[in-house]
This record gives sequence, C-alpha cells and structure tokens, in this order.
Amino acid sequence: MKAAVIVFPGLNRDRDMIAALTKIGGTKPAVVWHQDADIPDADLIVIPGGFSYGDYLRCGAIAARSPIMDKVRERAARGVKVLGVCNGFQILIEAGLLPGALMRNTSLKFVCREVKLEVVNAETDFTRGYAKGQIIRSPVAHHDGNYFADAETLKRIVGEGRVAFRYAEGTNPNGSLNDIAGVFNEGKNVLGLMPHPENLIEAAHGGDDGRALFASALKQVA
Ligand SMILES: NC(=O)CC[C@H](N)C(=O)O
Repeated sequence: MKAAVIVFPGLNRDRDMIAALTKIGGTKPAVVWHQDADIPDADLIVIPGGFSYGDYLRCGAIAARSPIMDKVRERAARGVKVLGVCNGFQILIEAGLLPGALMRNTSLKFVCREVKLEVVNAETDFTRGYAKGQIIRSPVAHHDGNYFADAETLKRIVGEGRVAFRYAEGTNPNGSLNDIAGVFNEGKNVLGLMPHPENLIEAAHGGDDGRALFASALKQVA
C-alpha cells in the first residue's frame, strides 16, 4: 500500500500524520508539496490538519482552490482512497469532494480536548477495523468543526450510510448537526473527519484507538 500526504502552507499536523502512516504502514508516505505538479502513484491520499493559509477567508477555502486539488479530485474519481483530517476535512468540503459545511464551533472557542466517537459505519475501507457501534476515544483541536448540512443532504447521507463517526456520550465539542464527526462521499472512498486519530495510535499517546482507521485504510484489516 502506497500513501501520499499533501502539504499546504500553514498545516501543522503533517508530521504527526506522516509518523502515523509510517508506523502503521511500515513505509514512509510520499510527501507532496501543494505546488508539485502531480501526486505519485498512491492507494491512499491524506490531507492532514492545521491552518492552511492561516484559515483566511474560510478554513480550507484557499487550499481547496489549489491546482493539486484537481489531481486529488481525479484520483478520488478513479476510486483512490482520500482521507482528510480536521483542516483536511475542511479542505475536502471546500473542494466539493464531501457534502455539507463546517461552521464556527457553537462555543465560538477553539476546542482542544478528548472526545468519544461512535463508529456508525464499520463496513468501509476506512472503518472495517472497528465494530459498528463501537465507542472509541479521539483528540479534537479546532475552532470550525460544527458540521452542517441542509435537511435533504442530511437525510441522504444518513440513509446512504455516509456518516462514519458521531460524537458519543454527550461529548459533541462543536455543535455539529446530529453529532456528526465524519462523513463519506457517495463512493465511500473519500472520508473527512474533524477528530485526530493520528494522535492516538500508541501507548506513548495514552491509547491506540485511532490505529484501526489507518490499519484499515492501509489494508491491514481483512
Ligand atoms: N487542527 C486543525 O486541523 C484545525 C483546523 C482549523 N484550523 C480549525 O481550527 O478549525
């Protein structure tokens, strides 16, 4: 399994993501600078978190218009797996690869804490390492994580099994509609989520609940 990590100016979670993919996948992912002409051959493309372009305009809005995102769109259309975490999720939404919007947290504050997540759909390439309904721990760190979709879109994504994770046990940190923490595209080969599973993959992190997501995406779980 080959992975590639796309880096935009202002991201700060790229090194954590590269470390997680390297530790779990056994090989270092290709690191793609946003100005590179193309993405090397990869089975999994990851857009990490941070503050691309200083969160100016709207979080992810400027990065989403970068030419490298045309390449991400092309690969996604061919069925390549694409994962966006936090700012990466915001970029995928702004790029039109995922439905809905991520608004300012209802608290209007940056929230950095641990939440609990319910695995809503465990039958995808990203989530098969978990059980449906399993509650896992995950760190979050964002100010624009308040997921919103209009009623028709919400009905469609819920009906099509496109909610990947929900904030569980009253831990919704941002006011997200229906406690939604992560969503898939129609083909379920693109996943965006606000929590940071890459920061909970080993004992030194205090737990490894995030590990199964990468193990699944890197095809280590049958
Ligand atoms: N950790 C992150 O990726 C943060 C995303 C974005 N800058 C926000 O605060 O909402």
